[in-house]
Amino acid sequence: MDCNGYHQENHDQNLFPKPKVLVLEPPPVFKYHEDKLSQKFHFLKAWDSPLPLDQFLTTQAQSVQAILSHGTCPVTTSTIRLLPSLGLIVTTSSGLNQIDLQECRRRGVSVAYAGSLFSADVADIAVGLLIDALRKISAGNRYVTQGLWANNGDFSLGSKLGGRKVGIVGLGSIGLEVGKRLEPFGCNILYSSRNKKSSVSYPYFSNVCELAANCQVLIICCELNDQTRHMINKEVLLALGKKGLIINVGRGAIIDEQEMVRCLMQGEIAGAGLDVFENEPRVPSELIALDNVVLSPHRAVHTEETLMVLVELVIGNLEAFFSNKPLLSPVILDE
Ligand SMILES: O=CC(=O)O
Repeated sequence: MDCNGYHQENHDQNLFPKPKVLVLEPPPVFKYHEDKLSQKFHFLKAWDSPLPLDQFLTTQAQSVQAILSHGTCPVTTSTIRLLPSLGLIVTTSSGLNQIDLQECRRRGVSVAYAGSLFSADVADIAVGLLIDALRKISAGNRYVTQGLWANNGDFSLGSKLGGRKVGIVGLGSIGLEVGKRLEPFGCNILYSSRNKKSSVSYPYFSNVCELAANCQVLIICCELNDQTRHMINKEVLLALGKKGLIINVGRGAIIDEQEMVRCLMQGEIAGAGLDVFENEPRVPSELIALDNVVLSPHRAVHTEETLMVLVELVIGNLEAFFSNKPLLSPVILDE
């Protein structure tokens, strides 16, 4: 047994109890793979306790060395401070905005994440939302299923994907996958990013408003942080213009949602395809009522196949931590 109390050939639970891992909310990997995870770890489920979270952490979680997190419930400074033995947070997300990384750095808590595991799946959904919004697939579905076609209703024309100028906001692994998919459709790709990338020849804009003014579609692929919160504001939306579409597979709060709703309702932009929202799972009722908006319940990241890889990554990271080995997908916490 090593100093983290983990025995790798731990078949006898009485002799070698399974390491405890705190879970603040049920992660999607639980829904499909809880049995597999529970064979190796003992999960302390905060949501199962009748106690308020702080009390639960103070009374039940003092010896907890690891948290399994999943992009929604924040891992705050106060949570981290209530866990004196904490050494690792494994998140099943690629985004890290829900974890107080500064406190992790200060406390020496390691973080492991999903990295670029979901990038291809997210890019597929971004392209799907774009094609749906342009060609009105969901709107057409409603038109047929509501009997309007049979009643000789009028269904307006969609717009062509080929030749469209698409601005990718954030050319990380998701943005690059989106570009790779849209090029063969004949789209002209432009982008904005923290830095110009030498690996692509797409026109670069350091200013997102200038990018918006030069394209017909904006696809938000960047991470949420203090610099990108509400980066897509009224000025950017107006620059995108009345024929412009916005697709968001990043985080809801990168767009000023209220402003976007206003622009959509007043025809200041043409439509939207959204997988993420500012206050999930709440979606503004105005968005639900609009026919030029395609909505998806923050599922761009997960397919059956990637969840199977994800569960192995989670197990691998936890096992590495409990046996003092290097993490499989560590987050580099800058100084
Ligand atoms: O949105 C989901 C993630 O960050 O993985």
